[in-house]
Amino acid sequence: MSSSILFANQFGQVDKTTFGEAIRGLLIKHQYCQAKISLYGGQVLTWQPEEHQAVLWLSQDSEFSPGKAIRGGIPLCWPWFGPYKDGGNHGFARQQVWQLDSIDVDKDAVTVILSWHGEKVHPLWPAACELRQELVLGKEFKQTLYMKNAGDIELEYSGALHSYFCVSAPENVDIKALNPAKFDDKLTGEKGQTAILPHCRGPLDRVYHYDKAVQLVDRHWQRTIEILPENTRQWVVWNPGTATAEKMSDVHRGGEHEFVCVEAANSQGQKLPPGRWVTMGQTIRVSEH
Ligand SMILES: O=P(O)(O)OC[C@H]1O[C@@H](O)[C@H](O)[C@@H](O)[C@@H]1O
Repeated sequence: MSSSILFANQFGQVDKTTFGEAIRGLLIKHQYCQAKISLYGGQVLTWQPEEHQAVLWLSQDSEFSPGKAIRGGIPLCWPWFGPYKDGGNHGFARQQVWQLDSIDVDKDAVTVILSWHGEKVHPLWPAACELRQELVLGKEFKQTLYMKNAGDIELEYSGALHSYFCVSAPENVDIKALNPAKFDDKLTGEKGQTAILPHCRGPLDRVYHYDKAVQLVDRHWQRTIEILPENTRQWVVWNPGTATAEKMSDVHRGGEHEFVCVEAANSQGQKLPPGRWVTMGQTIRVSEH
């Protein structure tokens, strides 16, 4: 992995680099954090605030190759979440090459703006659309996805910020805020249930209908990851469990014991009026106790 400086000042530095054979990306070093971003997928791969261990999990067996989604970090599921007709899982945004629009480094954070636009990208979603992402990486991390319908008829999208969080083990983690919320269980097909989630060991695949902040409490690492959503209506909590993970070529052996996905999502169709920008986002904070 060779790299060269794109931007540097007294607060931090951003290098351009290559992941795998040919995936272009950014290495970020700031007084408050380190991070990696792939332009393929417009995907934040890692973010590690100073004096904390890594927050985002990235598989050691991720395939950094065009046509494949990168396993880990925060893949963007868009313009659909989950399977859609015969279009495959999670839409196409995570397999597009995004453009780097700007970098700004100040004492608090590194701000990176990425963008992508396309038309007739997929037969199931031939519309003209533009995406923009604002990534503010410092002591906390704020991600905003802007979406614009660049055509002249109303569209619907669904999507998720599919964050893979590093944990000591999923069985050591709870997300108490979700306990009273109704959820749809994607494994059993049952909808609208409530039940205590005692831990996050997989197989687990639930769509919670809850639009407020959640906290992942890792009892072993004594760490809390708080996620504050913006304009999302659901949380998806996913861990494949061992039997499924062993069939996934891009999850390294035992990797399923290292992460829990907690995804700020709009899992059901949301209006995308012509010519207007809409957003979804999240802010991630870490604390140790
Ligand atoms: O393997 P993919 O396409 O990245 O999807 C991973 C998982 O993503 C989650 O969001 C879904 O709820 C799961 O059903 C899915 O298995």
